[in-house]
Amino acid sequence: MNQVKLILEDGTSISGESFGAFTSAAGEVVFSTAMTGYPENLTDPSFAGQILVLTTPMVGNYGVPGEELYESISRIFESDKIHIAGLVVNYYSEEHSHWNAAKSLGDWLKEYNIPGICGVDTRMLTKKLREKGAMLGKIVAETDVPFHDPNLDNLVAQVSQPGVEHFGSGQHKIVLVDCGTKTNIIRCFLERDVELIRVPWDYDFTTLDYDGLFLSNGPGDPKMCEPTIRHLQKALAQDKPIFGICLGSQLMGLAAGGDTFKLKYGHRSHNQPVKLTGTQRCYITSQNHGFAVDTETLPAEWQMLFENLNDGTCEGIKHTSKPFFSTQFHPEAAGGPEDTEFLFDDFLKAVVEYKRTTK
Ligand SMILES: NC(=O)CC[C@H](N)C(=O)O
Repeated sequence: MNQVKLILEDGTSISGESFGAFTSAAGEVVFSTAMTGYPENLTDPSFAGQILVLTTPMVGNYGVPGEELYESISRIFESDKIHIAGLVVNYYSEEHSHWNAAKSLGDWLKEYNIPGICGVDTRMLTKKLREKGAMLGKIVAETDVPFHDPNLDNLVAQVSQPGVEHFGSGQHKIVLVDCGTKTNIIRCFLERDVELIRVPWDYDFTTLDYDGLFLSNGPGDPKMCEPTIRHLQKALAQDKPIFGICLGSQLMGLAAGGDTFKLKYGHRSHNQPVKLTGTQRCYITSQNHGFAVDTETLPAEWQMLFENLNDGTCEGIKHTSKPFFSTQFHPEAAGGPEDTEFLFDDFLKAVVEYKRTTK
């Protein structure tokens, strides 16, 4: 195996072995403590621009599944390509065994020219990232590359699908504003009597005829999505149900007049505990975010819907009288626990109620 280095902006330099593409790449170094789910995580557009460190000690041993289509989207992956900038693991297993494995993780990374580095003490590295916060970094093969902060780019514009696309033929017309949507969100809607109209991130959806509005997850700083926030403000002046996930939740917070901030190192795992406001009920959730809504800045008619039990940060918001709500975590899971998938049903109940009272 070829030698490569992981270099952080604080001067840390860690040597390891190359797997995947033997090339250099820069990005924001973030860590995930999820123990499985690399096919889902690597194809989640929310990870665009990020070098992902996995703390689970062995990665690659169940390989990568082959592609299958469901409607016109992937049945297995969260988008049609790998979005991470690079991958950092401890032990990489080229050898793999799983009933639906079609290739090794290394071969899959090579297809998309994404570098991996293994032989890294990813738990030591994670402790460093937790102390100092997420840092810029680079995987360096033969040629050096400059550090690059992906949060200064409009990543949403890069990953949002162009054009309007319709999925399904159910009774309820839902507009999905695609800021880099995970395909499992589309799958979750299609299981629920929905006709989904996917529009690009900057599309003026307020001109469309729909029953409910959905705002997707997506990469980078939510403040980059100025046109989406502007269109959303028009939708907030109406009464049609609105549901947002992750970046979508942050956009709702901003459109409502609140603020967002960057967390020190973010939440990326499959076991984040959140408490539903007004109850003692805790849900274990799948998360992948670096920013959060600052609850203190929300106007009076908005409140925190879920609270992260690890650090008390906002995990979703809701309007006190209109059917608008959001989650900072991922009820669609993929990977991770499916315990909060019922929130799609709650949203559709609000859509049915809206239609009953207005049509
Ligand atoms: N998964 C997401 O939608 C992430 C949202 C945003 N890019 C963040 O890091 O906070």
